[in-house]
Amino acid sequence: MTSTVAAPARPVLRVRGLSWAVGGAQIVSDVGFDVAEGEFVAVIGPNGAGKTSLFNLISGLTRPTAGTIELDTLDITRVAPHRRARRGLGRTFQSSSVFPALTVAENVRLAAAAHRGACLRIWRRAESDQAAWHATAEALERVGLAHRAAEIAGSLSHGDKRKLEIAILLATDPRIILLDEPMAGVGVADVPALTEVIRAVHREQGRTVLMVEHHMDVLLGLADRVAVMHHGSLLALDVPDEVMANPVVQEAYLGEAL
Ligand SMILES: Nc1ncnc2c1ncn2[C@@H]1O[C@H](COP(=O)(O)OP(=O)(O)OP(=O)(O)O)[C@@H](O)[C@H]1O
Repeated sequence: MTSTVAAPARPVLRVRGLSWAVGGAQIVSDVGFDVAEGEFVAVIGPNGAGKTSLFNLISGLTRPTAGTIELDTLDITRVAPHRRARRGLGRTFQSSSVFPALTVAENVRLAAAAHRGACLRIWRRAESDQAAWHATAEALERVGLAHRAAEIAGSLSHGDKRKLEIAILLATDPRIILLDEPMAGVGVADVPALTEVIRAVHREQGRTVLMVEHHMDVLLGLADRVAVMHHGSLLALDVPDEVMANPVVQEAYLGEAL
């Protein structure tokens, strides 16, 4: 792995020797990096490079076959996904996780109430949970969907569904956000607005962001550093200009536009 920038002195996220093999195939190999509080790291790489698998390992959906993950110096390698979320690690998925039959506000309010500990009779609890109402209103305002709160989520455009997914995440007040291809399926016209939402979540709210994204123009305007995955390994982690100029990275992308 090549890098010209020093690793953060006090990382909020520390990954060491992270590996994942399934059915004899090595999907993620010996990945290690640190992320500083408030940093924005974009994760790129050709199709099948292991980007989503890396996010699955960090969020706890899959257990690594080797390596460790630390959150605020606490080893969370074997901690369940919902406990990681309680500790401030939130994520979105490549495919939509919105309940289409519920309203926009109901989708966010359920996430907010669930995060605050409602598990039995979650719906009734959500109705009465003032904190959840407040978090919902704030999250919808933040992503620019407040005016559509009463609409059925299934009727939203792809771009607005992506904003809703971010609002659902914000309602749980995560400090570290993993965004898995937030622009996937979003029309060209919706990309600038969604980019601004992500920028504000990072810059104005000071949240740490890791984002898998194929749109280079989007991520280059957002990222402090860019991590390049290739065949399950971390090929490079550096400031955008260095990554773009890196011959090893260009070689990995041979045949694909960087
Ligand atoms: N559960 C699994 N079982 C077997 N192989 C898997 C599993 N999950 C992922 N893979 C394989 O691991 C490799 C990496 O997949 P992953 O989805 O992490 O890549 P990616 O970089 O996110 O790709 P893309 O950019 O296309 O989303 C692929 O070859 C994929 O087929």
